[in-house]
Amino acid sequence: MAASLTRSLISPLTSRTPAKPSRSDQAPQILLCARRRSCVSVRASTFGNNNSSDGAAVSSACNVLTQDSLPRRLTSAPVPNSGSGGSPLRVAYQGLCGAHSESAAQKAYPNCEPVPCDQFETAFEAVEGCSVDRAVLPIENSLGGSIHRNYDLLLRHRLHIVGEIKYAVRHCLLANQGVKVEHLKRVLSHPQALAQCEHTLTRLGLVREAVDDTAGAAKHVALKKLEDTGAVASSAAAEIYGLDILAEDIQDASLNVTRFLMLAREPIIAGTDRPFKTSIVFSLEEGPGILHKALAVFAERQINLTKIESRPMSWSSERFPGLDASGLQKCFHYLFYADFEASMASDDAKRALQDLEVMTGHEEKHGCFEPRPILPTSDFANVYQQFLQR
Ligand SMILES: O=C(O)C(=O)Cc1ccccc1
Repeated sequence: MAASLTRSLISPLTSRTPAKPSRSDQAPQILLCARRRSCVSVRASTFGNNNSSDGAAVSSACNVLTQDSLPRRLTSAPVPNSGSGGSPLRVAYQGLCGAHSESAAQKAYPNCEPVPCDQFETAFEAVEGCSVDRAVLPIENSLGGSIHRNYDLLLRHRLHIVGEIKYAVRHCLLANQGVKVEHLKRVLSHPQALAQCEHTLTRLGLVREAVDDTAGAAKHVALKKLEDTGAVASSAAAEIYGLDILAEDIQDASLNVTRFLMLAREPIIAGTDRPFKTSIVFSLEEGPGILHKALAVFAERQINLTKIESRPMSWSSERFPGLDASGLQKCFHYLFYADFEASMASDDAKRALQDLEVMTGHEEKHGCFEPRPILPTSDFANVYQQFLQR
């Protein structure tokens, strides 16, 4: 019990926590220079397949200029599953000890040091600020669908996808010791968890209350000694916060999988020596069938799309002049995220993206960054190509 209480006392990083370099990054950061030109920024990464080394450099973006006064070039050699100096990788996740994201982080990086963060954005900032080495954040769930917040944050932050982990989420109904399910009137949990257990919670007639994360819900129920309120959380959270498990596997479907992205400061670029995956984000000019034409560039080359997601694009009337058919200011503009099964380094993918680029919106692109150096990579790479729209 003592060990678990210690874990539960780890205070989560918040957006107000001053960023201090993680053990692997004690030096001041090099500020990456942004150049204003129309360009495509290539962000590269590798999907982890439960291997703990994602091959991304751990500390290059935060190292001091080397004596030859040039930033140290990224090495392509696989990096062991640890920060520099052999200390465990510090991996940020959203939630408290006992959150599903913590378990996903540990699955992605066995033996890592999970670092709880109060918000998704805090985790992004922790990686950028070098107080952690990686972040593991949910991007979609097989029942609840896409987690739009993280799609939007991917565009606002300059991190790279260096892996993905699919984690089977098992939800439990927890309550304080001695409390029976018939005593419960309310239940607390993360919105995704509540959505994934809709049928069970409706059948029990429980009023739902959304909180930041499942473990936080369990901790609140325990600390307040609530007798009419339960929590939907993991069995690990029950142990950490001393709650009874009233019911296990209460999710609406037995297969309830959340796909998490593994994010790093430094990219990894795919090769062509084994199956790969690529993720891109793009906007499109107006026109009938333009989305069909855009996706056809992949179909024509037998490239399989595994995901497409659209997200509203920040817009201004100057940037998007014009009226719609009813004479009103056009105000619905979208970015499209697409994952496809091919390597960015393959000829088919290169040609598909060249054809796509002709159709993409060419609004003034601000704040583009230098395309990253092309590097060899480990297997199943996911190249995150970003048509920057600022
Ligand atoms: O709140 C948690 O435990 C999380 O990690 C977020 C979450 C919630 C439900 C499914 C997957 C991730």
